[in-house]
Amino acid sequence: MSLTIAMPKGRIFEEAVELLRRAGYDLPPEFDDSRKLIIEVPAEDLRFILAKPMDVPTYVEHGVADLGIAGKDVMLEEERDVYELLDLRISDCYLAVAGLPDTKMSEVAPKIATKYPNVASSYFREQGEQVEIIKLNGSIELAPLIGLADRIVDIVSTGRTLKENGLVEFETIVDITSRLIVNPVSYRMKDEKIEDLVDRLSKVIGE
Ligand SMILES: Nc1ncnc2c1ncn2[C@@H]1O[C@H](COP(=O)(O)OP(=O)(O)OP(=O)(O)O)[C@@H](O)[C@H]1O
Ligand SMILES: O=P(O)(O)OC[C@H]1O[C@H](OP(=O)(O)OP(=O)(O)O)[C@H](O)[C@@H]1O
Repeated sequence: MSLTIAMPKGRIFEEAVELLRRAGYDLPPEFDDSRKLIIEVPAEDLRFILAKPMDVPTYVEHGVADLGIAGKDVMLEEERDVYELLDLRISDCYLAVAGLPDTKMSEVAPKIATKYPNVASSYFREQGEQVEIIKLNGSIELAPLIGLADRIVDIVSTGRTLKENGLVEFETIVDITSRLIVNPVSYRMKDEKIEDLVDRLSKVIGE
């Protein structure tokens, strides 16, 4: 019974592949330069599927992947029925509230632009603020510049995008790293194989 792992395409991918290699998995050159969406590694009894980062927990929840690698941001936004097994301590960044400097939010239903509508709604609900969420799919920093929103909730890593667009951070919401997640049924049925992978990864995390 091989393991299927859902990998996030994009910025997490390279770091995740490096981590797996350091854990001793012999991943072929296809991982470095290929457009394939399914990569079989029979020698390791592993199969990888390459998904959009936000979709990784969906594949794992439905059990078509046993395991997956997903940012904590994605986990908080998607709230899928999966377990988090390990903090891989890669691709770290944080979610923050930002906007134009020296601006107050409108008194009535301030507008918040974000790629993370669920995280943003819960955050402002906890703050006791009633807001209108505007879902965008990228270039979030544009929203306050063009008058679409009072604030944004977005990922900050180096802070360069905020700075170059004249925006400032008001509050940090949560620190983010990538996590190893598992389908609950797979975790029961394939426990030995999964434990072995977790042990091997644990040894190299944060090295
Ligand atoms: N500077 C950053 N911006 C966005 N995500 C980051 C950053 N640094 C680390 N991450 C992590 O990477 C993940 C997003 O990866 P990536 O940007 O490749 O995917 P994406 O958001 O689906 O991008 P796109 O929609 O542009 O394809 C996030 O879930 C987060 O955990
Ligand atoms: O603090 P920084 O290092 O500048 O990183 C943060 C930026 O990176 C991400 O955008 P991305 O590059 O994924 O583009 P997008 O606007 O299409 O989401 C994120 O949404 C911020 O805009």
